[in-house]
Amino acid sequence: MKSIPLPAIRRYPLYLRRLKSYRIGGTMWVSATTLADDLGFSSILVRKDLALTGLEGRPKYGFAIDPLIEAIEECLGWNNRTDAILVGAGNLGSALLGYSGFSQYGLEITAVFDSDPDKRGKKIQGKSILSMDKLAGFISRTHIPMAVLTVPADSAQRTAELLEDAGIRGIWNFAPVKLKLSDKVVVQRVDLASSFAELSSRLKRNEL
Ligand SMILES: NC(=O)c1ccc[n+]([C@@H]2O[C@H](COP(=O)([O-])OP(=O)(O)OC[C@H]3O[C@@H](n4cnc5c(N)ncnc54)[C@H](O)[C@@H]3O)[C@@H](O)[C@H]2O)c1
Repeated sequence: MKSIPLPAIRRYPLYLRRLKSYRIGGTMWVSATTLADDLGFSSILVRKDLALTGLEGRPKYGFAIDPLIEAIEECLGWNNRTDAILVGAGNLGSALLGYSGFSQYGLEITAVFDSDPDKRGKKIQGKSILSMDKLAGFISRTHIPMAVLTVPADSAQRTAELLEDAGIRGIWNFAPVKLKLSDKVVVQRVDLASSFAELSSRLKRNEL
């Protein structure tokens, strides 16, 4: 499969959400133009993105929705389950654990770790909070590939190094820190502040 550019990868979840809502409404086929109009994209862009999945549309019909959903999920790796641990069972960690939608993306948080002794053994969403001294053993026993990192900024680098040493290969980093790790670990940072900054500046421009 061709490597898919990041901007297209970022649009794929939007296509998926829309395609699934068409499917719920009983629609079986969709054209790139309809999808583009509904999402406010140009139809050329959507056509190019969909072509990257390897599927071809049928003249006059467009794309059959089920195979298109499958093809996009395959490109995103969402058709396979990815197990992850969560480290940092505070406000954000608990909110993420409470979100049931991750399973749609194949993401399953199977264990939760926190350094606070008062939290040890307590449950969030049915999962017991484990102490950090159990972390390395758990990762090496389960070969779990991914960690969701929701610890405070000042512990993020140290915790990420622990995760790398234990064998974690991907970190979804919510802490506002640029982690320095070897290139064996893929890190994706999530930053609500940047997203909000973009909204504020667009709002400001709109008001001028
Ligand atoms: N990405 C975003 O847009 C975004 C949004 C909100 C918060 N955050 C960040 O997420 C992180 C968590 O925020 P919060 O409000 O949930 O904080 P919080 O204080 O409620 O929770 C942090 C948890 O991490 C635990 N912890 C601290 N040090 C640890 C360590 N070394 N190992 C394991 N566990 C440890 C604490 O015991 C606590 O339970 C912060 O870094 C915050 O800046 C990011």
